[in-house]
Amino acid sequence: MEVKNICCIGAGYVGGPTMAVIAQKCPHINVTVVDINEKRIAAWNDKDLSKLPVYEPGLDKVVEEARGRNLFFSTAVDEAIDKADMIFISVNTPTKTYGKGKGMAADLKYIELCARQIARVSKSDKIVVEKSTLPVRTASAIKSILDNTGNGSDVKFQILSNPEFLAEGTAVEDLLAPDRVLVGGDTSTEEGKEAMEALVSVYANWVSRDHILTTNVWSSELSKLTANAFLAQRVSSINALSELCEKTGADVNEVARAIGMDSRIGPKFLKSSVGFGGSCFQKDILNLVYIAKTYGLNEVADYWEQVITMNDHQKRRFAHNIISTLFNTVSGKKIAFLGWAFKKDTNDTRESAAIYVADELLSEQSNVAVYDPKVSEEQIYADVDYLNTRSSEENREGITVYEDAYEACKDAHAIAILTEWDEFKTYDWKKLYDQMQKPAFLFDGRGLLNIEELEEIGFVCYKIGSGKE
Ligand SMILES: NC(=O)c1ccc[n+]([C@@H]2O[C@H](COP(=O)([O-])OP(=O)(O)OC[C@H]3O[C@@H](n4cnc5c(N)ncnc54)[C@H](O)[C@@H]3O)[C@@H](O)[C@H]2O)c1
Ligand SMILES: O=c1ccn([C@@H]2O[C@H](COP(=O)(O)OP(=O)(O)O[C@H]3O[C@H](CO)[C@@H](O)[C@H](O)[C@H]3O)[C@@H](O)[C@H]2O)c(=O)[nH]1
Repeated sequence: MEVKNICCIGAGYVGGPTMAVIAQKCPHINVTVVDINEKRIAAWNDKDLSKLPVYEPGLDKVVEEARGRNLFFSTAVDEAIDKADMIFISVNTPTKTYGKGKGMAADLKYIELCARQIARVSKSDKIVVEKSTLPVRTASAIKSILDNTGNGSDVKFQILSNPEFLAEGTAVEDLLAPDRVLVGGDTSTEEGKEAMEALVSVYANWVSRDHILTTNVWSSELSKLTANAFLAQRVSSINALSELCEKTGADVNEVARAIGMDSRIGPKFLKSSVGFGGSCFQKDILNLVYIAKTYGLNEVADYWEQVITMNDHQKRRFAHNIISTLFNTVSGKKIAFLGWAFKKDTNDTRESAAIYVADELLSEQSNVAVYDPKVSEEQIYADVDYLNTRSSEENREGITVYEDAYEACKDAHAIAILTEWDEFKTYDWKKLYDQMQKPAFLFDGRGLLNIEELEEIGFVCYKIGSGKE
């Protein structure tokens, strides 16, 4: 079967970039991305490409090429479902904040709403693709909804799992040249195999077939959670050792380099930091832990939960180190944050370590001054308000957001690097130093800067994982 019309429900960080690349690479397929969020869709349609709701290097060019040709953004969800022969579900699957599984399980209400809407609207056969990250065995729930809540006609649905492995900040690069594309489906029936081949042929327009893996649905669903658990585990492992390095005089970057050259370990994902953030790692590990627990696999659950415990410790430890270094009080002191996003080259702040470090410092009555090249003031306040530690007014009193890094750092007692934005390396650090209170402290939570040069200027520096000799 040849796919002619694709609909993607959810125009977020995954749906937007993924569909833009499919549309760019497959001019013969019409791709419509729909969302209930009107503001988001309006931003995707904005003539000014700097206003796209997702900032990703290179994304503006891809959207510019395909939008209006075979890529469309719309709020007309029913219409797009009706027209499509393949529907991607790319809605959010956050951690549940209520009821059974609160704080651990994935909240599947948006997924279920999509399945019910697809069932209600569809008048012809559809291939439904799980693009969102889902607990293993969700496909059976989707299938049951699609098969049992339809409009009574004999419409047939095939469910595929096609998890997305893109990382933010490199989304376009990752989509254009993925390490692999994973397609899970019903390998036991002809219809299942046909549906898998239909999706494989979409990707085969630009990805070589030996990079497209096909598996059964459950393996595909579980592989996504497993990949994130392994990646996050590497970060927590190196972060655990960063603390030991600080005590012993070892340097975590040297240790990472030494072990990374072992081809069995490999060099990637060994950068010690203030803690991993992002919308996926924590949510997906908690989900994995929850699933293990529901099967009574308590040792498995405890094993993976430690990855989160370590990450929470790393964020807290960074904040506490600032407080203790500044003579055990930051009350009334200005602490400048360079960076708020959870990593460079994205405007996404979900679960960013900066939020938690700021929260600890605010509880110590510090004045936090934030500069981030891509994150809005509104977003920064929303992030701290979400923690519910104090009132929104108090958060606004405690945090000031700057559009200029030099202004943010002026008269500060300390600078903390929370995101590894490249531009921070190019700053005139002597100028920043001259404008600060003395002693001028610098806490590099990303191992970004040349500490020797900064110490030469006069800064008192702390670099994560760097021990005193
Ligand atoms: N962000 C990433 O880098 C990334 C990478 C791989 C996988 N994922 C997974 O992809 C999924 C989506 O993540 P995201 O970051 O794009 O989320 P997001 O919050 O940026 O986008 C989800 C969008 O879905 C829309 N939506 C929700 N319910 C809807 C409905 N019933 N009808 C129409 N629109 C609806 C929301 O309005 C929102 O705009 C999640 O499961 C996530 O775990 C994310
Ligand atoms: O060596 C490292 C690598 C990453 N990080 C941090 O880990 C977090 C996550 O980074 P990254 O994985 O690069 O970004 P995400 O966009 O969260 O991507 C992850 O989560 C996505 C959502 O599921 C997956 O698709 C990707 O494959 C997976 O890498 C960020 O805070 C990074 O700063 C480190 O501290 N040290």
